[in-house]
Amino acid sequence: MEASGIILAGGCSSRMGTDKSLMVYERQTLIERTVNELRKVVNEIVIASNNTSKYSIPGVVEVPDLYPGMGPLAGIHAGLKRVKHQYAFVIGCDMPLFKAELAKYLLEICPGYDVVVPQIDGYGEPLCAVYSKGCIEPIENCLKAGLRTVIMFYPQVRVLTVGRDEIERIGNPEELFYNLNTPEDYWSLMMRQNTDGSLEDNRKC
Ligand SMILES: Nc1nc2c(ncn2[C@@H]2O[C@H](COP(=O)(O)OP(=O)(O)OP(=O)(O)O)[C@@H](O)[C@H]2O)c(=O)[nH]1
Repeated sequence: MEASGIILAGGCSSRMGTDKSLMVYERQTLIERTVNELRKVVNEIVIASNNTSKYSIPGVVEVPDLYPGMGPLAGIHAGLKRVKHQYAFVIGCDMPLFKAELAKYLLEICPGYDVVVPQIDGYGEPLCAVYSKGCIEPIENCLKAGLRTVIMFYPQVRVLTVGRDEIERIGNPEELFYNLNTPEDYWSLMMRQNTDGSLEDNRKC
């Protein structure tokens, strides 16, 4: 199935104190890394940010939020309005350990649903999930009403949740959904322990 990818990159990074999308992990900025991973599974990539030419990555479209200041939900909305395919895999730009296989799997099982969202031990991952164009109107209603919690519109659409067992076939959920918010999170990423117990210093180029 042909599908699109939407990268959310319109946040303030206030807890990090520096633009998360431009932080480096394994010699790439997080935005480049996310684009390169997504390219493996989608035909089109849209970055939803507060700008239209911040990254200038070849072949990647940038769109501004149509409801500025309304958080990631506004990014999902702007992205869905812009993409050409019925389904889009949405991912935050601050999830450095996300794998294309996860997007591929969620896109494979999405027909018949409007949202396919991982739910690990009761916690949803709405910023690493598939959304259909059928979500645009319900999201717009929330944004117009000043509601910015991403999952607020879920009761109005067809939602499939994907649990830990299924996600673990792809990778460790604690890694796949690891997201950066603070300098401490970034430090943990840099000094991440390999499976053999050794420490990998990911700052080195
Ligand atoms: N397009 C868009 N993306 C957003 C917006 N707010 C957050 N995001 C993205 O959503 C993801 C999760 O963002 P958060 O960590 O919750 O917020 P943040 O603003 O980046 O960081 P803080 O200022 O520390 O809360 C990141 O990829 C952000 O870039 C927004 O208003 N518009």
